[in-house]
Amino acid sequence: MADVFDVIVMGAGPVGENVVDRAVRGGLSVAVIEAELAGGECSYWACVPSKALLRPVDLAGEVERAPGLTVEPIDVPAVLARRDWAVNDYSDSGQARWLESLPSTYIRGRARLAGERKVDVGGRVLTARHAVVVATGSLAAIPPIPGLAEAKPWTNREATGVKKVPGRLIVLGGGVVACEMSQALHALGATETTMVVRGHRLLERCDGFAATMVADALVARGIDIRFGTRIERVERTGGEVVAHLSDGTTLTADEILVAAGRTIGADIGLETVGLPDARPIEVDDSMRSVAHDWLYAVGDANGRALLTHMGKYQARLCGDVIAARANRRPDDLPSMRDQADRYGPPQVIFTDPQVAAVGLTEEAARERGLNVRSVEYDMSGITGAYLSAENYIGRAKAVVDEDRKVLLGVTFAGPAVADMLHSATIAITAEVPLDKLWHAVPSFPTVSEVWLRLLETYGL
Ligand SMILES: Cc1cc2nc3c(=O)[nH]c(=O)nc-3n(C[C@H](O)[C@H](O)[C@H](O)COP(=O)(O)OP(=O)(O)OC[C@H]3O[C@@H](n4cnc5c(N)ncnc54)[C@H](O)[C@@H]3O)c2cc1C
Ligand SMILES: NC(=O)c1ccc[n+]([C@@H]2O[C@H](COP(=O)([O-])OP(=O)(O)OC[C@H]3O[C@@H](n4cnc5c(N)ncnc54)[C@H](O)[C@@H]3O)[C@@H](O)[C@H]2O)c1
Repeated sequence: MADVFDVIVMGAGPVGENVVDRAVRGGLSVAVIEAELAGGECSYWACVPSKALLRPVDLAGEVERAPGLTVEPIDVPAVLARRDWAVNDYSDSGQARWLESLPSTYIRGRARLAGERKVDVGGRVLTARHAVVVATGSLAAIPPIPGLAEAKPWTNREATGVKKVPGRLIVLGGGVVACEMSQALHALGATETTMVVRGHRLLERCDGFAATMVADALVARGIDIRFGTRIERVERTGGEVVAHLSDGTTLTADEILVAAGRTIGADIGLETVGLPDARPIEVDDSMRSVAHDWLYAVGDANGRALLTHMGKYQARLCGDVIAARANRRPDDLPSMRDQADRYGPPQVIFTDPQVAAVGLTEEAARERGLNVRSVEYDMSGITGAYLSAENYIGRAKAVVDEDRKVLLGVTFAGPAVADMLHSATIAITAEVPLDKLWHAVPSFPTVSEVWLRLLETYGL
């Protein structure tokens, strides 16, 4: 019975790893199967390397805004070397050791569902007593644009793993990857960077003011953004890639980066359990699939929120709930249901300016039929802000539920606002009434005095 486990986890990304950890703590035997590297896309080709590339760019912006300091040109090889350090030179030996030490059974190979409670790994069929958890993440989506696939476009993998920064870069998309990687690669040497954006704004899920601030900043740095434009055809001739645009113009570059969202659930055997291929697996708030009581999906695989921290949160509750159900313990504790998704996930976009947002945008709150009032504040007037940088540009917005007098959403856009976000996440998740929030006094002179200014603007 060596190939029978209480739980089988498909995919050892950050999310799968956390399921394993919690299920083992719950006393279950767990096998985890990984096709590439334990640690997943996040550790090697997404969050970690992108932030390693962005950090010096961000810091250079901070230094530029501090009179008395001079920015030296960025030492690109040193930045790439630090990125390689951050991704552990693309070795998962440490992660694999940790998984085995939990203990769990770590199996290298590509997993496919093979019917009820069965998972095939290269012909070896494993059986789960209690649950199969799909944590297979996502892949870059390549839109079906004539010639694009043949032109060998870059995805997040080549962009975050860059060895030689191309001088000329076309970026397809205006989402988070497009903004972050355009900023990083442009600063590291892609001096001719052009973003081709089909819509009329960047960062469609963010509040509009923050998206405008990011667009203005990217343009001010010299990035060309073509809004309302589509790439209709692509060809690669010799070393060059040529993109033919819907406005009749062409762009010629060394590389084209596709940042057009993610493909989820392709080729993992979903059809063997009656589910559609290449689609997120629909789950309930315990991460159990709505189709089968033994099948769970977490992280990008369920399509709820394509963010590492949200996936890991889902993973913790999923591992706990599976252990509770297997051991016939109560499985409905508050910590065993996803509540954060309902509030709206926190997210930081690591451009300069950074965008840090949590909860609902005003638009999303109105779509839910809530009685909403928004207040905005120009952060450049805050002592902590203007002391931190010359010509500080920053703005905050709070969305208030007028019936309950609690916050529904907060967005900060400005330099180094990332770590301010958790205060907003707590206020929203704990549903702190505004007149109670009034007594959370921010220190002087910090940028967090924006909390006081927002409440004053609201009328407190
Ligand atoms: C460029 C970029 C930057 C990002 N930056 C951030 C950020 O700063 N913050 C943030 O919160 N999110 C960020 N994200 C999103 C984040 O990377 C994902 O939400 C996160 O990786 C999801 O984790 P996961 O474990 O669900 O999937 P993944 O990290 O994709 O891991 C899934 C794992 O499953 C394995 N796998 C897939 N199929 C199989 C199979 N059939 N059998 C076995 N194993 C399989 C894969 O090899 C992989 O190791 C970024 C994304 C990109 C593209
Ligand atoms: N800092 C972070 O938290 C961070 C960083 C990077 C990525 N991520 C997450 O990873 C996920 C993937 O990021 P992403 O930027 O690829 O996706 P996205 O959904 O943020 O943006 C996709 C962009 O591509 C465009 N697009 C989609 N299909 C297209 C087509 N056929 N033709 C032209 N344009 C098209 C969209 O209009 C949009 O501008 C996101 O959910 C994001 O939140 C998070």
